[in-house]
Amino acid sequence: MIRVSVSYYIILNEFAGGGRVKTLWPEIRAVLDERQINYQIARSTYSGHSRLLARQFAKQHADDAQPQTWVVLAIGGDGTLHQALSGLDSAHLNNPIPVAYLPVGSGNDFAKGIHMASNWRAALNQILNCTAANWLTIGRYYDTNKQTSGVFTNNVGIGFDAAVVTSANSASSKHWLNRLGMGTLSYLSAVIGVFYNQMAFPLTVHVGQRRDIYANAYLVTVTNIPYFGGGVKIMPPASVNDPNLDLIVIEKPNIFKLLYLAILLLLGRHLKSKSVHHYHEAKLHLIAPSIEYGQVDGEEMGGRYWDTYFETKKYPFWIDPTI
Ligand SMILES: Nc1ncnc2c1ncn2[C@@H]1O[C@H](COP(=O)(O)OP(=O)(O)OP(=O)(O)O)[C@@H](O)[C@H]1O
Repeated sequence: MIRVSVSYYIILNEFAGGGRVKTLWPEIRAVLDERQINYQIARSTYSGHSRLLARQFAKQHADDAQPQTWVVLAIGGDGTLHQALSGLDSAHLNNPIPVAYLPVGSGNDFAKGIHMASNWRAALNQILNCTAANWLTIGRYYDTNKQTSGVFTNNVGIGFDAAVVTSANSASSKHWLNRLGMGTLSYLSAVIGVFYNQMAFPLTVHVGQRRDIYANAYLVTVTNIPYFGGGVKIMPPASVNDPNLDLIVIEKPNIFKLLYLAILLLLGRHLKSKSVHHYHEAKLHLIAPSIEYGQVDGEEMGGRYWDTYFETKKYPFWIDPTI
């Protein structure tokens, strides 16, 4: 067995999973101590703190000669991983610090997407027993209106899914439903509310020399993995080993079509529907001239006009899902 000695900079989001992480942390720490793992802990004390912690850590280690001495380990859900990766990437290191992620949030779509174990102890072994960084595809976006950029492991959504994320996060019931392990219910009630309020919007998809114009776009998601929204398999063929991104554009359905699409989605056959459009590209440019909600890896982006470029890059992950 090859042994590789790395130290972990743990970014702990005790609020993820509706507070489940706070309860689990003593058990996780016991495993780390029993295995004599070298680690430092930084707690996320406010929303957005994980990004700052990762960025500061990366800057402090910018001159490390050995790139794989440290691993930044995000303990939480997709949002915590998103923030840790964003902070690391924003430091622009020549030798990027590998990122790992213990999926103990509510949705954990990225973990499902890369086939990590669903049991946290087994997932932790896939990190602690990893012997080399695994370079996976991540997405990058550039918003020309705001002149800001960012990275994503999972997806960027415009319209319906983003409005659902915004609505579910602001619902007072989210916290206790999460505590009861019924986080999906908070999304379900948000889906129903958003269906009645979200309007169709015009969208231009610019790929190479081609421009496709949709007058009634409704759900627009650029995805790097099969899942979004806490386990919904929106793009079965998507893979982090593929250098391309997938774009799905769904035009506004009526209630009957929506139910039909929901059934097709459950059967994994929705990509065959005429109102579902699919692109598989390394570079995409999306333009939506109305203010639409956005979500990135389940985190709210707020409402904005969209004139946004998407592409992919590779980032080292300290996770071996084959273990
Ligand atoms: N100290 C904190 N107080 C309140 N919120 C925090 C704190 N630290 C981080 N957060 C926020 O917690 C939110 C939830 O984290 P995360 O997305 O990782 O968990 P989750 O929602 O349970 O999981 P998933 O995204 O996989 O469904 C993130 O939006 C993050 O900004």
